[in-house]
Amino acid sequence: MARLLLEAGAVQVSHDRPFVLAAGWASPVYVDCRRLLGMPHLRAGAIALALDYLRQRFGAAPPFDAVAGGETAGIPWASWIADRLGLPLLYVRKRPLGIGRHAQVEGGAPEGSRVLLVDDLATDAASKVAFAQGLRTAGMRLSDALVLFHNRAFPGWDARLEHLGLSLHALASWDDVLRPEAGETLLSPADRDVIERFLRDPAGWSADHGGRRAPMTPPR
Ligand SMILES: O=P(O)(O)OC[C@H]1O[C@H](OP(=O)(O)OP(=O)(O)O)[C@H](O)[C@@H]1O
Ligand SMILES: O=C(O)c1cc(=O)[nH]c(=O)[nH]1
Repeated sequence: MARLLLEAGAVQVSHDRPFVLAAGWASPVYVDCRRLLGMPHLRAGAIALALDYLRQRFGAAPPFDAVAGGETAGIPWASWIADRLGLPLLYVRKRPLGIGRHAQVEGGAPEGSRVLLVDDLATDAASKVAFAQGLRTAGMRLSDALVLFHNRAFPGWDARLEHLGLSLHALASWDDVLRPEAGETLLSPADRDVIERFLRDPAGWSADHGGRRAPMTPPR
């Protein structure tokens, strides 16, 4: 998976202005999994890896009745995975729509369905809290989530997932991206150096560059 992300140019390093992430962390690197959407051969590789992972982890018939995509970037991946597994598809908004049915969850699956939540990425899992609450409020059973990439750099994600009772499965993380086999020539030495220096103290890097210093507490 790391190689696919590198080939897609999804690992984007800024040498001047930091990226600000959804939870308010500042980071010199942004993993834009959305790049894969426009590259059919790479995205097919990512879908195949997701299906292989699910089969290896859960067996030939993964124990889910439906697949739910997290708004926005999780929805295409959930769609392809649901299609390949022959399962119903749902999608879950970050918050209820506020008009019409005020729905947060859309699509079809009976109440009590065991749902696999799919998103492109996780950082500190704050979005997963919103998605999990939405799905559970809609009567779905949720214990597992799958992402293409987990940016485990910042503190707080593990406590948040434990609080939520959610197992997060990731196809890649920083160790995989930095491993030479992922594609030594696909990451310039300068970019690699920026990422390695950032990973020594991500929260400190964030605080020094105008971002959050510590995770949100209590976990939510
Ligand atoms: O909060 P976490 O669980 O750690 O995950 C990080 C979230 O950030 C991105 O979404 P973002 O809201 O930036 O954009 P999107 O609407 O394109 O999905 C990504 O798709 C994850 O949903
Ligand atoms: O946490 C985020 O907002 C985030 C981080 C990242 O590397 N990529 C992304 O799409 N979102």
